[in-house]
Amino acid sequence: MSEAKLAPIPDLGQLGNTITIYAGPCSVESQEQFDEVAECVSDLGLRWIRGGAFKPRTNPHSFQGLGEDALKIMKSTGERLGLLTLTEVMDSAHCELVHSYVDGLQVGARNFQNFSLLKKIGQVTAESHKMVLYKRGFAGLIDEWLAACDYLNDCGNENIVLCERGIRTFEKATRFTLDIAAVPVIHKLSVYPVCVDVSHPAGQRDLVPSLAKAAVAAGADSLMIEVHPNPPAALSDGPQQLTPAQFRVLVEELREIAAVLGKEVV
Ligand SMILES: O=C[C@H](O)[C@H](O)COP(=O)(O)O
Ligand SMILES: C=C(OP(=O)(O)O)C(=O)O
Repeated sequence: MSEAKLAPIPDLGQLGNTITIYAGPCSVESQEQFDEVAECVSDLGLRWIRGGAFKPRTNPHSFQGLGEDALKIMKSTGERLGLLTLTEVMDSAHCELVHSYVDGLQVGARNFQNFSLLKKIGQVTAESHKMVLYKRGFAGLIDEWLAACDYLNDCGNENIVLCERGIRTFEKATRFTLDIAAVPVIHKLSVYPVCVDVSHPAGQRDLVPSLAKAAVAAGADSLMIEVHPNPPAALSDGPQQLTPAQFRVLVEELREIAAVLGKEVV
């Protein structure tokens, strides 16, 4: 079992009585596209926006992200609307660059055990204590996940959020199998907040609301939800992204469930 250190409860909304939503497009595609989603997120009173700048694509011919241009878009929109920004760092060589633009750094499922990347992110965030949202790998065990947290927190940044995003099983009806039990298990074994990415396991937007409600009911501290102004035209993961209108309805429903639990959706 992991010897991950017990961490203080991080700031930025992870306070036990809140459910933080990290919403935004899979990929940042243009200023207009990102702004449309960001304005929806801001109107709903949420605090964070996500977006992919460097995309981990299965096929090298698929859209790879706008790179630094996307980071610039995220920073300017985040500052204009007062939103915190979250994006994935795919490569150790990009850590400083990404860190200089955003408020939260994401480790994607494909880099679950990229130990040199984890160490580098730990070093880069040692002083800033920026949030690191660390996703579970497709075939990652929970004890491997908790063990690897020590690569991230070794330099002193305990502001880590563990994100369950679905694992590979024999089932093909969904893109991945959401391991909802990971939420209470992580709560039992660690003090890090648990996020549930409900978009990637669903793979289809009509399943996203059910998974989101299940995650809230299971005690998730935060949710990741992909939102795009025009999902059929998205450059990545169109089928699983909600429209802003669908997202608004879902946030209102989640607020009703959260209220029953004495929690606030932020
Ligand atoms: O978030 C986007 C990821 O890059 C994506 O899930 C990978 O999808 P792909 O297999 O279509 O590249
Ligand atoms: C690529 C992403 O997710 P994952 O690493 O879970 O596939 C993402 O959130 O953009």
